[in-house]
Amino acid sequence: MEGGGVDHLAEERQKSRFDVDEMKIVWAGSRHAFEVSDRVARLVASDPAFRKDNRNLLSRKELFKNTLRKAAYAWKRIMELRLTEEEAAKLRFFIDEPAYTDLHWGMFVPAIKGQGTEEQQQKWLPLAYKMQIIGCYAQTELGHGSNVQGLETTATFDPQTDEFIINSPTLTSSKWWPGGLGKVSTHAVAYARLIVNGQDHGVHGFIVQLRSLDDHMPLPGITVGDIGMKFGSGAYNTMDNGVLRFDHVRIPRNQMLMRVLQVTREGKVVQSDVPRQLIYGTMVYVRQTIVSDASSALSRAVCIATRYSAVRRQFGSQKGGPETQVIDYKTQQSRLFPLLASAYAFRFVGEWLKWLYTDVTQRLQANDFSTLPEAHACTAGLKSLTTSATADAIEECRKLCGGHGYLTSSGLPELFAVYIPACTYEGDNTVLLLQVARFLMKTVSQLGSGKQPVGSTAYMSRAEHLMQCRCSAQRVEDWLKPDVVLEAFEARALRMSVACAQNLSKFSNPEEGFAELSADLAEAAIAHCQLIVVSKFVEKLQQDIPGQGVKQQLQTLCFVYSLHLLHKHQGDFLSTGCITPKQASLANEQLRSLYSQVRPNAIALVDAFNYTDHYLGSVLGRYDGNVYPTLYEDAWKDPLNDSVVPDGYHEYLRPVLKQQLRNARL
Ligand SMILES: CC/C=C\C/C=C\C/C=C\C/C=C\C/C=C\C/C=C\C=C\C(=O)SCCNC(=O)CCNC(=O)[C@H](O)C(C)(C)COP(=O)(O)OP(=O)(O)OC[C@H]1O[C@@H](n2cnc3c(N)ncnc32)[C@H](O)[C@@H]1OP(=O)(O)O
Ligand SMILES: Cc1cc2nc3c(=O)[nH]c(=O)nc-3n(C[C@H](O)[C@H](O)[C@H](O)COP(=O)(O)OP(=O)(O)OC[C@H]3O[C@@H](n4cnc5c(N)ncnc54)[C@H](O)[C@@H]3O)c2cc1C
Repeated sequence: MEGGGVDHLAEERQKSRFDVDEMKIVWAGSRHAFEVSDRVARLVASDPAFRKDNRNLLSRKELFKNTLRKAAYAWKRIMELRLTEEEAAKLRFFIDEPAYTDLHWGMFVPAIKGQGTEEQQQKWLPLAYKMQIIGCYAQTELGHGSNVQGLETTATFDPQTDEFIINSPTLTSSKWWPGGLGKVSTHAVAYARLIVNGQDHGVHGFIVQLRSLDDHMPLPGITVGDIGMKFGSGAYNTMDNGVLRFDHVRIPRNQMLMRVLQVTREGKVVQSDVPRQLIYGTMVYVRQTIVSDASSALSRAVCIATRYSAVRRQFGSQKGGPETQVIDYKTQQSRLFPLLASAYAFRFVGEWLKWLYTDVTQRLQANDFSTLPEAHACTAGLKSLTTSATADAIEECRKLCGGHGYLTSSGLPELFAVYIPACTYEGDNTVLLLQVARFLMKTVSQLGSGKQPVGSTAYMSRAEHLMQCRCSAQRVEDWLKPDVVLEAFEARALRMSVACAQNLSKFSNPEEGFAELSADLAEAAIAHCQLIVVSKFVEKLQQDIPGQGVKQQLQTLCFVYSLHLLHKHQGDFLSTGCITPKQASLANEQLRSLYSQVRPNAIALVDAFNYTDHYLGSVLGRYDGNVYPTLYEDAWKDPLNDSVVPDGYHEYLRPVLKQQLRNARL
């Protein structure tokens, strides 16, 4: 994407055998999406106000103030340039700094939209859209995060005054973690147990004002602050994750979000037709966006590692010629290319999940709740699968870059520190896999009952065949047949689920059985989710994809993704009898040959992400590959090099040296 200067990767770019510009459009999702993304990326990269190369050097206070400045400036630009919602979202993406606005737009607004009545939406959304109020999502407490039903904050209805009294009865009921809460939010959607006439009606959302709109001071009864520094310097410390306590704070009755359940003026509790689970709807929405974010974070790390692997040379010089590019080592390829393929795979499954979410939202509006369990299982499972894989992949990319990957200027340490909490927030990844497993066990228990499995479990309707089929691969080329690959993944996923169901049936208490078998259940859930990713990649290839060689590259990546999973999890495939050891070995042979096909296209495949050097934020991942001079110059910019002799020399270094001198003379 960058222009000018010597291109050290030019030769690599000439090797590619496909139309990179068309691939950029496939990656972006459409020509329109590409144009928006490209324009906004350049806008951010060219504006010095969005500089980010100094954030590791700032103290927490400076860092946070700097984030406030950037967010305010971004909002000003959004207004001045009259950016659309899509453009504004891209602007926040390319600014590349976690901020309170993520939670305001990403959770506070969606919570009101999803759980508020029409009237409540009309009242609160215009204020939020104009940022006249700033909100956060205050669910997690010091004592409970995963177990939402275990939350302790109470919202007790007072019929005398027509108000709810929001209270934190214990230390562990303190809200703990919400982003944007610590120092910024004026309002929260706070989750609390609804108590009416002494009866507990479970957890619901309430809009609570936290701070004065005049002087930003906390309102009476509110104790609020930041929970402290998090992993890494810079990184997620731009966010004010907060603590919040309520001391009998009164809010009007109409500030309970009442789409799912209403409390009348008389204190009557009325359940609407909408299922209770809709209270968890904001999490479904965010989990869906996290899957697309995974492909962004992963592609970024892979772009850095791939470009650097083409620049870096070690060993293998022939007759004084250049040494071998490390990207040509088969071990480097077998570690790097599956990650490149995963970035594309997660992109396409993210697109599909977005479609699924839009579809379920439209159905919910028409009071059709039938696909909600499927949407929950898919978003929970894919969030878990893609974030775990991406967190591991960023660390792998750091190792692929050798020593220089450990430098902050590689961009990888900060990316890792920012990304890893994705395995925890919006649902701990293991807890989410167990939700998928429950869904799978329910589906398996209904097989043979006449109820046909649909959606992501439709393959289970062919249970009779999948439980006994034998893989037909006999030659290396057979592993390039989508049907052969898909059937192996379907059979493995089904057989693992059925084995769990059979083991569960041996327990008289199903909950006890579920707890005992939970590790196996989580593995069955992973197998099911991997099947979804593989099948959505295969489906993508059935579309009309223009551009010379583009489809062929995607086919290669699809098989790299599938066969590397098959190789990594061959224990599952073999123990369930889905493939034989000979077939596993043929698949691995095919995988090796696919790596050779990816090799000449690797640089172009990461160029297709269309990342600016500003967004990548990496000396190793520079578009022009001019790594060494930049690393060298950057080192001298470190504040430690401001003086030749370090501060502290006279107090702490010189006396030691002098002491040694005296000791030596003795
Ligand atoms: C260098 C780089 C710099 C900068 C980079 C820039 C940007 C950063 C990049 C990326 C950032 C991107 C995004 C950031 C986004 C987010 C981060 C910020 C905020 C995070 C926020 C949060 O974490 S909010 C809190 C989230 N909390 C959770 O997820 C809690 C998890 N727990 C639960 O969801 C539930 O309690 C449970 C599902 C585990 C259990 O529910 P419970 O009711 O107790 O029990 P069950 O009996 O199991 O379930 C009952 C039935 O309900 C069904 N169910 C459960 N959940 C749902 C649901 N969500 N939807 C629908 N249905 C659901 C369940 O299946 C059961 O159904 P049955 O039919 O079986 O009865
Ligand atoms: C950076 C960040 C931002 C966040 N932002 C917000 C926010 O804006 N708003 C908000 O409300 N919350 C937020 N959170 C909180 C987050 O949603 C919770 O931390 C998350 O849901 C995990 O819950 P927990 O901390 O209670 O983990 P725990 O449930 O205590 O997990 C601890 C361990 O126990 C295991 N475990 C727990 N239950 C089970 C089980 N049933 N079976 C097997 N194993 C289990 C887990 O796998 C994990 O290994 C944020 C968290 C982070 C890190």
